[in-house]
Amino acid sequence: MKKKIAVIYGDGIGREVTEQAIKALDAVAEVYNHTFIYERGLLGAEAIDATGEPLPHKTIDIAKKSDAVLFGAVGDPRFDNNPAAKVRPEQGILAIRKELELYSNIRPVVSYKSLNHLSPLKLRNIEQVDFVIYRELSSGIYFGEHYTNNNGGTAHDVCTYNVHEIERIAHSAFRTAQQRHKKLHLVDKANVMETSRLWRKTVTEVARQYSDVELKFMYIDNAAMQLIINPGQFDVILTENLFGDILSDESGAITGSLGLLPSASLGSKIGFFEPVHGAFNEAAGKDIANPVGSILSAAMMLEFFNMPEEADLVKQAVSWTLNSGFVTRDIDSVNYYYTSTIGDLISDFILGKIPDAVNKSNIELMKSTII
Ligand SMILES: NC(=O)c1ccc[n+]([C@@H]2O[C@H](COP(=O)([O-])OP(=O)(O)OC[C@H]3O[C@@H](n4cnc5c(N)ncnc54)[C@H](O)[C@@H]3O)[C@@H](O)[C@H]2O)c1
Ligand SMILES: CC(C)[C@H](C(=O)O)[C@@H](O)C(=O)O
Ligand SMILES: [Mg+2]
Repeated sequence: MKKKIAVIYGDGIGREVTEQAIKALDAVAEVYNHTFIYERGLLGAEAIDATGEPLPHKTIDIAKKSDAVLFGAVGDPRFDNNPAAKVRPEQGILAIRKELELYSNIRPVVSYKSLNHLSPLKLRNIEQVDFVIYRELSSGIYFGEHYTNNNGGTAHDVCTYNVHEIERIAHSAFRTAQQRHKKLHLVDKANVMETSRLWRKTVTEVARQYSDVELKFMYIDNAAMQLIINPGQFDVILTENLFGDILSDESGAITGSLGLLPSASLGSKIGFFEPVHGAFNEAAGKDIANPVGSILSAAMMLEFFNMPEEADLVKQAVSWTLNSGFVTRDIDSVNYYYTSTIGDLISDFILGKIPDAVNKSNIELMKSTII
């Protein structure tokens, strides 16, 4: 099969983690005789530097002509430390989500048994964590009016949702729940916010079409706590844009590192695949960032291409690598490996060169590459 993939590295560690995902995709292409054609586009601070804009038209064109987009990260301390900047890297990612109508941001969270002892959370709480967050991605407070008045003394960020925006992601989340453990938590702040009450009303209506799925409501503040004390209770979490952003980073702590989490953003046509994490600028260029979130995002892209066997192979390669102790510094601060080494091991596994090729002696050899 032939697929066109727009590749947007963005900023910080975006390039180095995405390069590992491309290694995995290239290995898959070789094994299954697919052709993946990549075309690069600019977004974020790299695009501002090159063109003055966070999302140049050319990038939108490249994305729209592709079957999917593989994205790294945006963000740069030059802008983070300058709240007065009017043009910002993050505007690029928000604009492309809107442009491609990516309303459904799917963020799976799965714990790895072999890494549980390295998680900052107590072991008993993280065994068998396997849930997925459905985060609404193209509306809510992110896309409401943002302005200041009163001579800069008052700031406004307006949160708006309509029934259509809630219904379309609710249907996606319910369909997924039907294929999983048939439990769906709607996370909101309906005790305070009008938009949350609209979410409850609309999702309750949608739920009538999915009578086999158990619908529960949970307030966001409680959900933030429940994720830490009992994450195993969740199957599908459905929530609005801002709450989903926050809960998904929190979920990174459950699995052991934010660097492990992938995401797919879907809408009407083009799929957009990016790790949950950001630009982690302090690590940029050091070959120490965790590439697994990006590689698993590539696996989600393969699922989107209707290549389930290929996606499974990538996931198996990731599991083998993590279970064998090949991890980056965020997971194990004592025995850790370079970003590129993890990418090589994963693509070797896909190519069938592993585990035979990795005998004890060259594991030791690779350990000597520790920084
Ligand atoms: N989707 C995105 O592109 C995205 C997401 C979040 C933040 N950002 C941007 O990134 C910049 C930095 O933001 P931040 O520090 O709040 O968030 P971040 O996700 O970049 O990093 C937060 C922390 O998570 C850990 N981490 C993140 N990714 C990792 C990886 N691959 N491997 C190992 N550890 C990893 C690091 O400890 C890091 O300090 C900001 O400019 C922000 O706006 C972009
Ligand atoms: C960079 C930022 C705009 C973005 C968001 O808030 O959606 C990020 O945190 C994410 O989770 O993808
Ligand atoms: Mg985020």
